Amino acid sequence: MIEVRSLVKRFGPKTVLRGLDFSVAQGEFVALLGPNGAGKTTFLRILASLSRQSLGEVKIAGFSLPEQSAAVRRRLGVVSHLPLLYGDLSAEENLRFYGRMYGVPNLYARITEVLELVGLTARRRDLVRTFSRGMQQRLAIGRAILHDPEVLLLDEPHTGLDQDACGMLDEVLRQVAVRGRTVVMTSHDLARAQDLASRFDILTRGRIQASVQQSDLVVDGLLSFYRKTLEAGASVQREGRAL
Ligand SMILES: Nc1ncnc2c1ncn2[C@@H]1O[C@H](COP(=O)(O)OP(=O)(O)OP(=O)(O)O)[C@@H](O)[C@H]1O
Repeated sequence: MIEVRSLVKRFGPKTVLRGLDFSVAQGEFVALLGPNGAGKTTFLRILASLSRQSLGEVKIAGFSLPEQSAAVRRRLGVVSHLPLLYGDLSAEENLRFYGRMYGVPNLYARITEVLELVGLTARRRDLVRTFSRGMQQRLAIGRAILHDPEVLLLDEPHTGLDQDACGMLDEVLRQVAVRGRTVVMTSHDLARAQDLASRFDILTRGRIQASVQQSDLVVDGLLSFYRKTLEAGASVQREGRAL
């Protein structure tokens, strides 16, 4: 469903992604992990067609980015750091706008269902600019799943959510996964990632340094795998070997 080859992203003289390869099959739920500044958001923004690669090949559902971004966007749901909502529209109007853009069938019923799912039924007709940050995040999640996209991309989606909302999001993500959708989610919350994802990829120094399936995690789990990957990368760098 997602194929990335030799991806390079530069910001001026700074190279953030250095020949990154990444491949995700339909129905996989990949947690993309890595330290601050590793390039996770940069990578996700390229997949979401919010930013262009400097070099390399990116394909989603067989469509190439950036050339076929319109076809890709129809198949994507995105939760990014910016909620990408219209403050002067109500929650319902925001969803109606996106729903029409994506040609969602039975839109009114679907909006009702999604608002219920994200716990915003009581705020349905309120303007989004009157929402708290967490409520905006809830609505952004609702917008991302409204058209039942084949691929869901989420950049630290639990940030800013209270305990209830985190539980709601986990439930939404489990439902999405059960229905065979493909998910890529960045996170710093290893426990939560371990609970949700089927695969864990660790991005450091501009590449995927290690990847492990949920079923292959040993007893001491994801935290140990994560630490070992970062330590191995650091010792390679100390010895001056090319990664
Ligand atoms: N528009 C930009 N211009 C210049 N540098 C940028 C830009 N966007 C990101 N960077 C740099 O790219 C690097 C990777 O940033 P990115 O936000 O992708 O990391 P991240 O892994 O998502 O980090 P975090 O875990 O802190 O969210 C950082 O050094 C950042 O300063």
